[in-house]
Amino acid sequence: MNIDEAREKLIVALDVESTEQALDLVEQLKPWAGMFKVGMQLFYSQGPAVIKDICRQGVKVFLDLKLHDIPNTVAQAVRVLTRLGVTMFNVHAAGGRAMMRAALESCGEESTALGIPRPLVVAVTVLTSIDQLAFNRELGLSGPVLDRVVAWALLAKECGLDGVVASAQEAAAIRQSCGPDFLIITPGIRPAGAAGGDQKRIVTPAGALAAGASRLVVGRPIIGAPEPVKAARAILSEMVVVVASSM
Ligand SMILES: O=C(O)c1cc(=O)[nH]c(=O)n1[C@@H]1O[C@H](COP(=O)(O)O)[C@@H](O)[C@H]1O
Repeated sequence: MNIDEAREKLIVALDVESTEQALDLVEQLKPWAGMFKVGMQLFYSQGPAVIKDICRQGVKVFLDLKLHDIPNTVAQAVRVLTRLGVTMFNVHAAGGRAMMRAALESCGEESTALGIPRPLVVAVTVLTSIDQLAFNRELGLSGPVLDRVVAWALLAKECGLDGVVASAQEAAAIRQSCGPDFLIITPGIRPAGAAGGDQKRIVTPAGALAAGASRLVVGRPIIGAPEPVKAARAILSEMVVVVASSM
């Protein structure tokens, strides 16, 4: 794998409040990232216009709103979001089979009507900020986190979704259960020694790739660094070395 292939796998989370900040990061980082993630903070503050502004920079957008509601509500929201021209968006696996199917069907119909490619649809599984203890004691869910993540990944696959969002700690098991073409998007990425913050199920960039992650989502280790470009390039270097040595 060369640097371009590693770059394609890096998704930078634009967790900022203003369009100006987001566009500044896109401008700096577009040679070093394959996609940019717009999450709740930026979307709720700037609205759909920010997606168009970012797409105008010629980059791909992952819209991360973690849709989770009754099937009809999600389907109608997806219909509107599909018009924004994003490359990928997420729904929550906990919404269940009917909700995931409705989301996929709705974005398929809308993109066909518009004559645009269908956005990739991925399901969020267990948030990377939840550790085993919280999973069992706070959420009251039994068994290992890993089992729930793999079960939701299989459900998402059965519904026809393109992949899941999970910690890279579960990537190898998901890859084994869901096959080579299923997208595994992994946040909770931290270079060795970086502050974990609220993330609990953490993996290094190298570890995530070695486990079979398709794409790595990185926010604060890049956008919070004194020199975001330098931080992104350091992560890419780590990705290239590991994959090259495992080939
Ligand atoms: O769906 C997501 O992108 C997501 C799912 C998850 O389980 N954990 C998670 O951290 N994320 C997002 O990934 C990004 C991680 O950011 P950092 O922790 O700053 O690298 C944030 O924008 C989160 O909203």
